[in-house]
Amino acid sequence: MTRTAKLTIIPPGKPLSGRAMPPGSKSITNRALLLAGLAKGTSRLTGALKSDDTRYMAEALRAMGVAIDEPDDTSFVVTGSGRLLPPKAPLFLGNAGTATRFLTAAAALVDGTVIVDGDEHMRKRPIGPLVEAMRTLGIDVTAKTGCPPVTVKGTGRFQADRIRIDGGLSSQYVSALLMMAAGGDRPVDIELVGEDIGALGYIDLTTAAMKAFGAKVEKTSPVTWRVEPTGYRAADFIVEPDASAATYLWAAEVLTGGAIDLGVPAGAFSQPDARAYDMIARFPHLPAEIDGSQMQDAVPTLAVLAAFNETPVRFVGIANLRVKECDRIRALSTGLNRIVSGLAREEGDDLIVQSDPALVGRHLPAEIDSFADHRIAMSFALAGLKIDGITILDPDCVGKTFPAYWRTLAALGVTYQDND
Ligand SMILES: O=C(O)C1=C[C@@H](OP(=O)(O)O)[C@@H](O)[C@H](O)C1
Ligand SMILES: C=C(OP(=O)(O)O)C(=O)O
Repeated sequence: MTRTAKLTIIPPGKPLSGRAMPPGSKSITNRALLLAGLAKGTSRLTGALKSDDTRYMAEALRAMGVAIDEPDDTSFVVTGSGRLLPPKAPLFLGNAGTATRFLTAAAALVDGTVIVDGDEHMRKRPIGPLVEAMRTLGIDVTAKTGCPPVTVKGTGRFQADRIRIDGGLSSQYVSALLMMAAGGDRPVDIELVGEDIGALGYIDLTTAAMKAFGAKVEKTSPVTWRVEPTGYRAADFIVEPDASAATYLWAAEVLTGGAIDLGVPAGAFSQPDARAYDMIARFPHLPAEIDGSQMQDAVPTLAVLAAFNETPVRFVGIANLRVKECDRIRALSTGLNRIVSGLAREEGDDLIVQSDPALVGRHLPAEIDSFADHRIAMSFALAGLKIDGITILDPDCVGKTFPAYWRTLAALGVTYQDND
């Protein structure tokens, strides 16, 4: 399929109203796929996301002997043997952070060699802390550059019972170790060290999914979890809608003064980004400072919204946005300044959005580089709802987590000029 090079958004000039469902959660789908793949028996996942990131996870599991059927657009039927087999070729996981980190750890449960690799972006995303932590259990794992590719020579056995992990760069390291630990041969204590980790809520998603697949995991201190070597049990599992995807719809609603029915109340989400709802609801009176540390994937949404706020907003606690799909702090400041020079600036790892409610209704032609990052493309599309001339480069990159994004906005009344 040829990719669309650019897409210009035509401001709808009216409130966006109607029904628009976010897809299934990427984070939960990829946890459930892995745990179902590690279990013995058949698990049915419904409400799941089908996108680049979950396709990479499913393909990798298939390559390790797991049977996965896809009876419809939102279901996976996963049959595992209780053991992953060594794949014949390196696992290619694109730029899917969850799939890459979770499978690196899970590869320790395979009897044989697994090479975990990704695209040129993933090859710049750090995985050193996870690799070091796995080594302390006696696992033979190497990542020459500190980023993928990673080679794991697993045995399914551990030589120690305690891991200390610094999750400052990515909470996914901690989630990966927790999910791995239940498949080992002894109880393991996993202790967080170092700076506060981003979005602790992702750890809660992990332990909840583990329990749904029969694992025994207990929080024994504010920074320690004990995981028993229970393995996993097949289960039927409902994936909730994606809270990060919901943030674009919540923001489109407040920006245009519309009424968008997501089919699920904000309070029903268990994912960290649902916290952004209360913040978005305060628009155009967003606070002077927003701590993005516990709702990181919502920061691009909030930053673009902040451009239309009545007063400037400083985003703090977002340092690890520099090691996401792209350097999101740089991508946001670059894109906002392309719309109007001076609209944003970086101070260390903080992002300051200058805010200008008078942007509404102006003709400000700007080509926004997505940097191959779905969230940069999706958040800058919001600017195009109020400013004439916003063009998103590489709009198909939304396929990472929300392939129907442009169609979903179109169903609410947004139109585009296809520049191809
Ligand atoms: O565990 C998860 O599902 C995720 C954790 C977060 O990443 P980090 O832990 O790398 O910050 C988040 O940005 C990512 O989209 C999904
Ligand atoms: C950071 C993200 O993804 P991942 O780390 O799973 O690639 C994201 O979806 O915003």
